[in-house]
Amino acid sequence: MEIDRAVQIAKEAVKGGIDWIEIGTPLIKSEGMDAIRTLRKNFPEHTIVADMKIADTGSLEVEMAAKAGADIVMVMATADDSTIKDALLAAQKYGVRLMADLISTPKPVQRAVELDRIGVDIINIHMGIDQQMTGKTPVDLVFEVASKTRADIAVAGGLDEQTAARSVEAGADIVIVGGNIIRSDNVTEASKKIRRSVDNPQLKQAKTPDMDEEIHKLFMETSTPNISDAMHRQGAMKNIKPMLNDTKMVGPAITVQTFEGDWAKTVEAIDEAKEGDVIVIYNASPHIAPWGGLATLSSLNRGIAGIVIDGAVRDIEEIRKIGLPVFATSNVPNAGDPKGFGEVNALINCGGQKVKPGDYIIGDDNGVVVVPAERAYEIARRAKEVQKTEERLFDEIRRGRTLSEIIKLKKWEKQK
Ligand SMILES: O=C(CO)[C@H](O)[C@H](O)COP(=O)(O)O
Repeated sequence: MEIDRAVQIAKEAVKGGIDWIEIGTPLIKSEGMDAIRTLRKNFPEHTIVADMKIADTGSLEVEMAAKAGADIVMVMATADDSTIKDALLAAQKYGVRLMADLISTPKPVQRAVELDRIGVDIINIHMGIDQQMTGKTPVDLVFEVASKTRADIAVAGGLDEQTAARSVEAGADIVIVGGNIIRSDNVTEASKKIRRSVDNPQLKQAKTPDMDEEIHKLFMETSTPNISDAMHRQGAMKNIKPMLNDTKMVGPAITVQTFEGDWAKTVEAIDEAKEGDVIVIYNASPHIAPWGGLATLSSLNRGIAGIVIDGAVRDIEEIRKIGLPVFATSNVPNAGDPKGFGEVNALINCGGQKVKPGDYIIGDDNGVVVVPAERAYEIARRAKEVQKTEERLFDEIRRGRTLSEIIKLKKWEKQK
């Protein structure tokens, strides 16, 4: 994030009713104390939080942030007590408040009680962005920490309308929201929504989502490019194309290994699949189809989410009429015969990707990606973050700037 974009986003968030502006660690690392100076200058009346993530030299770094214009300076709760105490002395000297960040603290409640005794002003119960991607949330800790400490309690880490409200209900005094405001395509509206839920927390009844439902929902909402970006460009199947337009498919894999001219195992897999599964087939022949219209209708009736074939399909008009998502390398007229070679639910290679039963398969008009089952939740969350970042970029491009200008492409090219 560049400073000019940060100022613009903060202006839009202020319009939506936010009280405090937190300057994140990446911006401080990129721009130094000038990030704090610039935000201070642009927002003289607002409380400015500098997320310095201080780990050592507490006094010096608090002084730097305070002199640049911060009202609240963040120190790591895992820093040594000597660092915390010295940071606190500097905070008192320069008239700022010290916030201790519990991110990655092994025993957060115990440490919060210690920090409270030392005298920090605010304790921040925080799950970092990478931790959030593995399903961790700060909300469950709020009540216990709030009831055992006298310091003000802040909460941060992937908060949205629901979890912000739950945090307030559990005893939080300060709610820190990053991505769900700053990466929105309408920052003012997103801020208003958070503001409303924080002011009326009883109206937002949060239910704990089921993990599989959540994964499915996130993959349905995001695109295969979002998912591929979240996986550092891994996971995309090669040469496999959608046979329908405007198609979207998400589900866990049931795999089929079969051979050229043999469609027995592919059709048997329909009966073995569970509702919502995606049948993923390795056949490899682009000339003889192990799949066609009858198998597609049979799959639709069984509630199967879609079909992926490293190989050919036939009956393309019927498949289009049936409307079930089918992805393949080619379409041809001829089928083989049911011979019975191969296996259902073996580890297969499809479109150059290893697929095991249960891996998540996502297909849309761009193609198909596979996400290993054990990383499905993390990748779904990361894909959502990629999508949010893009929503904001789309909004800025619509306002008239070029992509290269917005992301300062030249500045961030690798230096020799
Ligand atoms: O300090 C941070 C990351 O280390 C973030 O600022 C904080 O987690 C809030 O952002 P988000 O709501 O996106 O988690």
